Amino acid sequence: MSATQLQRARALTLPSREAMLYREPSVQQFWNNNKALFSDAWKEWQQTEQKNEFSLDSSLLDKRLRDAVTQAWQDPSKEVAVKDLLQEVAPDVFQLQFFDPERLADLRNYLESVWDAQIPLRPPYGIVLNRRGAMLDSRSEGYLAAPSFQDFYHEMLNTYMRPIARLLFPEIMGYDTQTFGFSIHYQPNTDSSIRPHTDASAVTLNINLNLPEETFTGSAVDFFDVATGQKIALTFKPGTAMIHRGNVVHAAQPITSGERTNFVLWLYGDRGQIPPQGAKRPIIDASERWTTPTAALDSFAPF
Ligand SMILES: O=C(O)CCC(=O)C(=O)O
Ligand SMILES: [Fe+2]
Repeated sequence: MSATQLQRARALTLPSREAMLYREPSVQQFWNNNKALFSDAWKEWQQTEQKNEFSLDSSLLDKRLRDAVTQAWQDPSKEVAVKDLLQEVAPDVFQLQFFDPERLADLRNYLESVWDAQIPLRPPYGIVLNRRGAMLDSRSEGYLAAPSFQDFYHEMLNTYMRPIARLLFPEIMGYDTQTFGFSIHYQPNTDSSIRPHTDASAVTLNINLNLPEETFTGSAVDFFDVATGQKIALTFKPGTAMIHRGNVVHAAQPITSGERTNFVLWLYGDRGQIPPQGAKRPIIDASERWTTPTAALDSFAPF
């Protein structure tokens, strides 16, 4: 009997960490040549091996957020109820309860099963090469192409992130047609920190996936106010998210014990465009905010 796509994908050897770090041409070739194979393998995995009974959908989210967002989609004039769930924790950095901490175990079990699938996944190598992270968007090579995960990923971005981002940062309107995402996992000694940087996004939603009992020390995210020289260190609680413009300088402090896992979701415009420096904040009608762009997804990927 001939091998299935899932068996073929599993039989491949991933490029070495060194080759990935040095961005050797063979690495790009590996992902490009096998793009269709991996996509088929994830489909096959989902159909044949994914026994999770739970549904990967908005029931994983905080109920208050889900209810307020559902209401706002039905009647955008009710979006204030969404705004009430956002706390400004540093200048132009907002925090919200995104996932229901009680449901995070289901999501994390799913992500464990993704690792156990043994289908090659490309780790994020933007600022650092994270060993236990994955690319989430179809524009990225070696992304997590399981169809039910992709539906959920798009729901997080289209139903939740984009209108909330527009509510806070109206100048991103039009610079929010394209999606990007990855997961990161911090642990002491290996992948412990990220130096100060800005993101190549118009807006970033950084969602913590730690279970209530998964405590950690260190690993605060610093937000820098360039104008005042102030630095504010914020610590994630299970299932909470921070949302900020991509151009805010931030860094992850070294994690000193435990582990921290998150999803990082980005929106930007076609071909990676972001709002110009000092862009005016237009006044936008609520009904414009609660819409999904019809532009086709392009293939631009910042890393
Ligand atoms: O540590 C974090 O949560 C921030 C990660 C981050 O800034 C990034 O991946 O660009
Ligand atoms: Fe970042």
